[in-house]
Amino acid sequence: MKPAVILYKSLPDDLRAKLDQHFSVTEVKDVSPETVKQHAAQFAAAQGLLGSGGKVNDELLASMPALRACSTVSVGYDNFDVDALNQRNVLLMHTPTVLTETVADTMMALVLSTARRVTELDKWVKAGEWKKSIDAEHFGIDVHHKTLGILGMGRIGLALAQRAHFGFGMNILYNARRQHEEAETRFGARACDLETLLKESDFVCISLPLTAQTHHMIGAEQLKLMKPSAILINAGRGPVVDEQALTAALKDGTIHAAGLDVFEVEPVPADAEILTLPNVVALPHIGSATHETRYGMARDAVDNLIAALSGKVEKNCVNPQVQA
Ligand SMILES: NC(=O)C1=CN([C@@H]2O[C@H](COP(=O)(O)OP(=O)(O)OC[C@H]3O[C@@H](n4cnc5c(N)ncnc54)[C@H](OP(=O)(O)O)[C@@H]3O)[C@@H](O)[C@H]2O)C=CC1
Ligand SMILES: O=CC(=O)O
Repeated sequence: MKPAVILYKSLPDDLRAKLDQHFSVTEVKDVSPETVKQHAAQFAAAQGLLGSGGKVNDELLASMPALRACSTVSVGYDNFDVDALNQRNVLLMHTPTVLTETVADTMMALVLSTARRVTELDKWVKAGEWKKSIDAEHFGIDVHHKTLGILGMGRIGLALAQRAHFGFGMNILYNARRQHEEAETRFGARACDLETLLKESDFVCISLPLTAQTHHMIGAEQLKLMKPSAILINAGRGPVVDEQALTAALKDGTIHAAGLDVFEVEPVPADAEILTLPNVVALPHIGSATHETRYGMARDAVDNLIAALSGKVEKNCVNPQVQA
């Protein structure tokens, strides 16, 4: 008999067919308590769980006693209670690498669009405001040869450093927990403490995961250390930045602008004050959202679940120790 799995994200047809070949699949819309209640027998019998979004916590795991592996269609796994998974010997698979270059492209797009006021001036032109040649009121700031500070020099941070260094001749600073020799040798990146990075960078770019240590790592105190001309880019996770403090800093000129792909609450409420600010470029968490990359992530997530449930995990596992 094929192992039972719960699918909580729709997949391209060919990948869904592959999943069906290996497993007996129940597709649900999410993993909320209401959905679990509606499909209690299927959740109870499932050995695998594949999808993204929604909390996978103790409460959900208690309703899935047969679960052996989760496969998330994302690299970030802050939605998962990893300790609870470890206690139950449940593997957690994710999709690093396949999305790295695409997310770095998105971050560079935010750097350029905030510095050169692309979205703001696009709205201005379309509103028929372009009546004579523009003056200093509409000028942006240069990106090339400036200093770009990266918080989190992991896979995405490295790909961003590559673009900024080779494409734009930028100086690279970084802050991480350990030294990243590759970044230093290839891109001349300089490791520094958070305070130095914030003080010296023209662009502060966040590609950090959300953890207890990174939650609100950037608050009012840290924003005050940044240059008034500096721009903050966040494509890590919203709660890494205290959004209320950021809103205040953008309003009172503590910093110049922000480019945000992620927010403390997602979708960001339509009436959030931060959305009213002209010096904010806001994206709906699209870091990896290209056709090619989202397909690649879904493909890897399917392959990851097949590997996990057949005892053949070689990569993309957050907690390989639970295989023992
Ligand atoms: N906006 C979007 O659509 C997307 C967002 N993301 C986000 O980007 C994150 C990073 O992805 P990826 O680059 O693949 O992950 P990696 O694990 O490769 O990199 C994470 C980096 O963060 C650093 N880090 C972690 N904790 C701390 C800390 N407390 N202080 C300083 N540095 C820290 C790590 O440091 P060290 O190297 O020293 O261990 C590492 O350099 C994801 O977890 C996710 O949240 C990812 C994809 C898409
Ligand atoms: O935010 C997206 C991810 O893959 O993590």
